[in-house]
Amino acid sequence: MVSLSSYRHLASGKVRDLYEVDDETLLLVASDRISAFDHVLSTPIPDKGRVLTAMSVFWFELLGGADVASPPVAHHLVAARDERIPEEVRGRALLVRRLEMIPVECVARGYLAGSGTTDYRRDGAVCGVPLPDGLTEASMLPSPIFTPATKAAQGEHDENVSFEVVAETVGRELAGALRDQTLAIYARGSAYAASRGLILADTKLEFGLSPEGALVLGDEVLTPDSSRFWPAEGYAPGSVQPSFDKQYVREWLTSPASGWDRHSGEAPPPLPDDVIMATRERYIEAYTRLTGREWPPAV
Ligand SMILES: N#Cc1c(N)ncnc1-c1cnn(Cc2cccc(F)c2)c1
Repeated sequence: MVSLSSYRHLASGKVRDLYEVDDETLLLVASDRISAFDHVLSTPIPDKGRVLTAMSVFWFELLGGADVASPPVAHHLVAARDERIPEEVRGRALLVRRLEMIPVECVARGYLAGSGTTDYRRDGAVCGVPLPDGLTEASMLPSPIFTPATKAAQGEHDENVSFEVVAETVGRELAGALRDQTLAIYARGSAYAASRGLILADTKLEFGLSPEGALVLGDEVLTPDSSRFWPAEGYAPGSVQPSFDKQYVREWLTSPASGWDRHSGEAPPPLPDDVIMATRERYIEAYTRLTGREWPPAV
């Protein structure tokens, strides 16, 4: 039986780890760690890694299939069940094709939120894309926009950049392909999410090039960690919308009960069990609502 220590550790993000299986194959492992207010919390959320991995698999399978309006999306998923996946991470690890990753965070936004709102209030635009006057927090945009960013060091915020900067970085043709693919995936994801009563406000995708030079979707896809999902019921522009998955965590951390000041720079305190378990339920609810599948999935 293979163990994780059989594989060379390549990288770690806030909540995920990457290992080398062989020259062509990597293992993408999702932990139960959760981040909030730019901190990785000390208390894990049981099953978060498994739920978000199952969600990525759902989207890879859906996008990898043909849709009436759009061609199949080439992606890096090799297998979610395979004897090369160690028992200790089974269900929260994916075998993926090794790609030459493109150093651009490919973000699509259908609504104004987060750094989009900040940039809009300063510039009347996001990533150089001019927007109409009179928009507010959570406003729906006239049409989805491509708002790329350059990846920041861990702990720093990604920097929003214009399409021109991406074109200078990777070449105009590839920049155009990144934009088109990002917006096409957002369109399919947001239409599907809407049919399940969820608003996909925005999402961050990462792409790489295959050895043959094809553009391939990598990383995780359309998960609550890479996207903002809002419940469609109760949507009202004009204020920060409740995050589908992290609202309980954010509300407790910013309540007097936590005794924590998010502007203090100090690490947040451990979450109480009721917040941990309510958050676990929200991840499961996001999965069952989006996919229409039971949790846990049949083995
Ligand atoms: N996906 C993917 C991928 C691929 N298919 N081929 C080559 N490299 C990557 C790759 C490199 N960095 N990351 C992000 C990342 C960082 C830290 C931890 C993680 F789990 C993930 C992804």
